Amino acid sequence: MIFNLQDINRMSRHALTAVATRIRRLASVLDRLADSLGPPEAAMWRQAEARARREVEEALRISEQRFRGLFDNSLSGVALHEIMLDAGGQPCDYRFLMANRAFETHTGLRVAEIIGRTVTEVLPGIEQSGLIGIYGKVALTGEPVSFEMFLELNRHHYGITAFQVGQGQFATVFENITERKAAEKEIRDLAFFDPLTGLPNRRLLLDRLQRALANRQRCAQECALLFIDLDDFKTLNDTLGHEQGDLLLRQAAARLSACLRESDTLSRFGGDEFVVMLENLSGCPDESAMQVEHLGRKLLAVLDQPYDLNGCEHHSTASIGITLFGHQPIGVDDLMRQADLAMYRAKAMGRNALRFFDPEMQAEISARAALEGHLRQALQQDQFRLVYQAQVDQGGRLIGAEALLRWDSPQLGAVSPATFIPQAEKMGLIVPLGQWVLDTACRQLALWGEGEDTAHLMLAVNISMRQFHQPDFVEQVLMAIARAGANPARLKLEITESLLLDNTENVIAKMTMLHALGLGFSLDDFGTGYSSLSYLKRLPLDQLKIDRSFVQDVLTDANNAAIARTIIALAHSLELEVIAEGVETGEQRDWLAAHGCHAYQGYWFGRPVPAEELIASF
Ligand SMILES: Nc1nc2c(ncn2[C@@H]2O[C@@H]3COP(=O)(O)O[C@H]4[C@@H](O)[C@H](n5cnc6c(=O)[nH]c(N)nc65)O[C@@H]4COP(=O)(O)O[C@H]3[C@H]2O)c(=O)[nH]1
Repeated sequence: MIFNLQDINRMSRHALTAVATRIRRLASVLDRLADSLGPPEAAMWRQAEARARREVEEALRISEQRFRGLFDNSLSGVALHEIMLDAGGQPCDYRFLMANRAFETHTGLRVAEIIGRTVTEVLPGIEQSGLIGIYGKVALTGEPVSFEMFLELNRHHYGITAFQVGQGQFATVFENITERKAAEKEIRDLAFFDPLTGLPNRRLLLDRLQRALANRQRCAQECALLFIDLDDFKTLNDTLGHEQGDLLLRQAAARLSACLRESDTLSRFGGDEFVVMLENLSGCPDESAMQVEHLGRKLLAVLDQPYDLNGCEHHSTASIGITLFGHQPIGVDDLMRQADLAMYRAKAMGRNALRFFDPEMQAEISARAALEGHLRQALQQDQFRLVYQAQVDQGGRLIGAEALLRWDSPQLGAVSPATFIPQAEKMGLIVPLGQWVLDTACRQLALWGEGEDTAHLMLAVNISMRQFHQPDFVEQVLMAIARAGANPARLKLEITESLLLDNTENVIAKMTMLHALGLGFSLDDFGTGYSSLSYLKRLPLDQLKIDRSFVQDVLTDANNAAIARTIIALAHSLELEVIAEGVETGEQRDWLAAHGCHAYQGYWFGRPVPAEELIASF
């Protein structure tokens, strides 16, 4: 039996050992056979036998070296075990025969100290982990297994593969995956938990709600959803700053958690909104309602306690909307709408209140859902148009216009932008809709640019927060201008103060970029929010717009008159233009003019009308 080295290389170490034994046995037979042969044949036999033996031994040495190298240098921890049997012949423990260096690194067990000892001796208490049971299955079936296990002993996670290597032996490959597990947990936490409060986020809540709804049929108990909104949180954030706002949110979250059971889900739904999902209430709806009301009042009471914000005492209250759900089929979105609407009703009741959803509110929800449905089709079906409201100077001359969106819905009739814009914003539809507005306004501007009498007109376009925060907002504006061939210096973007609350640096960067290209910015509804004056100075603004609410009773309300005067003075000192909106009477205009405001917009000068009508009327 002669093997060449290639054949031998292909053989497994195990097979080679078997071959070597057979060759040794064959050699002794040949020895005896050779004695019976003539001397030349005997010499030939012996030479061939010696050559075969050398080749096999060499191959064995190479193989041994190769496997040793693999074993010693493997980055995975490898251990070889002898399977120990109990009195009944069942595998019960595993004696360490060999272990490599990496095994020591991964497990922290010193190889020199474990060889000859069994797994249960080396790791006392390991039985509880289930590891011995899994090894037992491999020992009995010979089927390899891979699994992950957290060992309480050293609080590490391991990836383990166990497989049989021969009669009565098996090997395990260990990998310490603690870091990978920690990274996975971090990713999961980021996806499902709110980093500020550590509470489940909107996504996790909706997921749990979905599951709770799916299990409804099997469960006799009622469930409830509580929508909690902190009253006047925006004011705190704007006046005391985000840091204090964050502190309040964390304290509010801790107070809410302390009132709930582990089986309840408390989530931070967004900004200052928390949602609680209660499962397993009573089986009787009335009793459930009482239970939830009791809890809701407790939540209101704990949130009403003073907050310590870095040494400053602060008072805050909340409004809670509650909806119960039992066995009637209902979707996640509808439930959320019910709780949300009930919360708004609680706010309308004067805050620090709770309100249950009742079927009468359903009509409003249905109307909102219908609005959403129609709104989705409106853009494709070309149901929007722009109207233009005149902006005039002190002499009543037309200096520009504000583009205002109109929706003529075939089903709902004319819908006010004050109704559909917030809805479009919620649905994300504001992004394509805002783009349509920009494109249409830029085309109008390009047309005006061609006329001698209209080339000087500025066009103001409202930009919603969500639209502005699109990563490619600057490109979208520039594309709209380029597509239409409009003059960027005649386009003014109207933004509101709320835009400045989030991601301020990014907002300033975008504004600066557009401003450098010639576009103007007007701060709309000025005075209704809480703009920080330090931000105002940093923004590349051109104009402040005095909100209609101040202009309306500037002649009758001393406070509003004082605010209007202050805004005008502020604009002058910041060297900004100032325009008053909502001017409805000549007296209002005269008062504003007397106090230094020289640009106006309002029904007194003209209602929003189609572009041709606007130009014709001036
Ligand atoms: N009572 C009274 N009202 C006057 C007078 N003069 C003008 N108005 C109304 O005041 C609103 C001024 O627009 P806004 O403050 O930007 O407030 C706008 C703006 O925030 C939003 N909006 C309108 N068009 C767009 C748009 O294209 N994009 C975005 N993002 N928002 C828009 O909807 C809001 C409401 O728009 P409209 O209903 O068109 O209401 C307009 C206008 O018709 C007046 O003398 N008296």
